[in-house]
Amino acid sequence: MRRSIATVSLSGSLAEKLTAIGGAGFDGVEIFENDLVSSAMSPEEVRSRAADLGLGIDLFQPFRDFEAVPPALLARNLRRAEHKFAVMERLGATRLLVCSTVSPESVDDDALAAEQLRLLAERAAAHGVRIAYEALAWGRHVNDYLHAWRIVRMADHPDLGVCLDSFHILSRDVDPYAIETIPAEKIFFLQLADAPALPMDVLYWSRHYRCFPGQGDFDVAGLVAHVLRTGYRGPLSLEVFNDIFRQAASTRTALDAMRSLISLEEAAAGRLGETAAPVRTGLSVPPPPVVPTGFAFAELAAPATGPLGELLTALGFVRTGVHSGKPVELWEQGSARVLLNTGSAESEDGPVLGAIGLESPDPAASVKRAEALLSPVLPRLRGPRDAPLDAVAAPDGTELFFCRTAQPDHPSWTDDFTGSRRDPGEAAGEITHIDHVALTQPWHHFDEASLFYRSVLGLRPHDSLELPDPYGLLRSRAVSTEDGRVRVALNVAYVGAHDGAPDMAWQHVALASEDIVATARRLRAAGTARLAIPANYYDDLEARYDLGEERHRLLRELGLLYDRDEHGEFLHFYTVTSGRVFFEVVQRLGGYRGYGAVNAPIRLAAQHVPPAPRSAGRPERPRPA
Ligand SMILES: O=C(O)c1ccc(O)c(O)c1
Ligand SMILES: [Mg+2]
Repeated sequence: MRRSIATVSLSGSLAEKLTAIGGAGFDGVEIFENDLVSSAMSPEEVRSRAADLGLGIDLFQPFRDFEAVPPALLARNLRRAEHKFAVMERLGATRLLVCSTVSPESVDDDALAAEQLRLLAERAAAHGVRIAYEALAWGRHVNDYLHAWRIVRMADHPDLGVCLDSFHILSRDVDPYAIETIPAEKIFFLQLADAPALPMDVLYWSRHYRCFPGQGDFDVAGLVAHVLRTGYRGPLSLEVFNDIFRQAASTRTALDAMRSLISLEEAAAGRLGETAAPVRTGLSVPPPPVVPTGFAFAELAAPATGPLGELLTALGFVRTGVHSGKPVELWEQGSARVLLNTGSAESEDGPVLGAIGLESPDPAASVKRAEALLSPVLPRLRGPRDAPLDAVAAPDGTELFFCRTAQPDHPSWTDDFTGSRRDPGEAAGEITHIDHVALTQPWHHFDEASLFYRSVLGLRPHDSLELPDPYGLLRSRAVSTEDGRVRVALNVAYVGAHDGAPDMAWQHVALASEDIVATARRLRAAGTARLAIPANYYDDLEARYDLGEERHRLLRELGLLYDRDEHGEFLHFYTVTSGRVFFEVVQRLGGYRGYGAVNAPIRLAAQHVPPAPRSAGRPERPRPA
C-alpha cells in the first residue's frame, strides 16, 4: 500500500525532513503547515524537491476552527481557506485536512457544521482540492469519528470525506468496529499513530506521547484491518507528535517509521486472515520472524582478559578455547558461553557487551527477516578461516549473531575456537545458561529498540517500568520469547544533570544458577567482590514477606535479593561493575516471569560509587558482601 508520513513526525527543516522521508522509501508525505510557513523554500520548490525524492504530497494540514460558526466568522474562514487552496495548488496537493473545531465561537449544531463544510468542499473543488474532516479527540462539539461521519454524510458532497486518525479513535476507547459502516470512498485519508497507555489529558497525550505503531499499547493493526475491510486503498500515513522524535536524527527516525509501517502491514494482514484474502492485496508481507530459541553467547570486549577471566573462573566457568585467528577466548559452563574479546576497538573502553549470539532455527532466514525490516546486516565472513556468521546490528550498535551451535545441519561458530581446547564438562559451578541480557539504550532510541526486538526477532514486549535511581529515573522494558528462553531487558541511559552524577550506560549478563546459594558461597570463598546490599533492605524484606527465619538469615548473609510473582520466586545477586559491564546471577523458582525489577533501585543505589573526597584520589569501590 502507499506509505506516507507527516512532516511533524520528524526533526529538522522541511528540506531535511523531505530528504529523510524520501531516503527511507516512503511514497508520500503530509506537509504540516508550520513546516511550510517557516521554510525558505517556495511551495513550487517543495513540490519539485518532493518529486525528486519520489514523494507525492498526499495531504496538507491542519486547517483549524472552520465549521459551525456565525455568518461573519464564516466569511473570514472562507477567505482563509481560499488562501490555503492557492498554496495547495502551488504545492500540487489535492487533500486538505480540516480538524473539528475547538473554537469557543463555534456552536453545537450538526446541520450548520454540515452546511458550512459543504460550502468549503464546493470552494475546494474549484481548486481541485478535496476536504478530509477529522474528529480531534478534544474537539469542542465533534470528538468521535462516527460523529464526524454523520456530519459528512449530512453535507453530502463528493469532495468532502472523513480523515480517520488511529490516535483520536483509540485514545477514546470507542469501538473501531463501526469504521466498517463507512463507505470506502468516503474515507479520504488514514493517519496512524500508537501511544503508551497513560492516564492523562488527551490533548497533552496526543501532542507529546504519540509513537509509531508497535511502540505503544494501542491495537493499531486491528484498526487498520477495519479500515481495509471497507475497501479503503488510500495511503497509510504516520502522524506522530513526539517530544523525542522532534529532537532525534531525522534519517534514523524515518527508518524507524518505515520499519513500523512494514510490520504494521504484516500485522494487519494477519488480522484480516484467510477469509478476507482479496482485501489483502497491496499489504506488504515480509518473510516471517524466526524466533530465537536461546542465547548462544554473550561477547564482552575488554582491554585484557585478566580480571574478567578471574571472575568467570570464580563463577565456575572454564576457558574451553581460543579463536584460531583473533584474540577471543571462549568460556563455558552448562550452555552459558561468554566470549572475551581483547582485539576489538571497543575493548579500549574497558569491558563492554558488544555482541550477543542467538540460537536460530535458520540463521539465513533470521537475516532475511532483519533485512526486510531495514536492519543493517553485518559482513558475513570475518576472517578467511572463520565459519560464516549471520549477523545484524541492533539499534544501539550491539551486534546480534544468529547461530546454530553444534548442530549437524550447519557450521558451528564454536569450531573456530581451536586453540587450547578444554572440555566444558570441566566447569565446576551451578550456572546452566544465560537467563537474560540487559542493554542500556540511548534515551532517544528506546522506542526504536523495543520495536526492533519485537518486529525483527518476534519478541513480546512487556510493560514499561519506571525505577527510581539516586540520580534519576530509569525506564525499563523487557522483551522476551513466549517461552522465556530469550529475554532482553532494555533500559534507558541517562546522564545525570549535575557534576558528579554518573553516566549510566551499564549493560549486564544475567546467568541462571541451579543453586544460587552455592554460587554465592563459591564467589565468597574465592574472595570475589559482589555488590553490597544494605541491611535496611533485609529489614524491609522481612516486613514484606515471612520466608522463615532461616531463609531470611541466609539471604542477608549472602547478600541475595528476593522477589516473587504469582508464578514463583526469584533470587539474585550482582557482581561489581567492571567498565560498563557486570554480571547478575539469578535463580527462578517455579515459573517466576519477571526480572526482579522491585530490587533494581537497591542495585542502582549500591552501584553508584560514593563521590571520592578530593584528597583521597581514586574513588572507593563497593565493598564485597
Ligand atoms: O494536535 C493537533 O492539533 C492535531 C492536528 C492535526 C491532526 O491531524 C491531529 O491528529 C492533531
Ligand atoms: Mg490526525
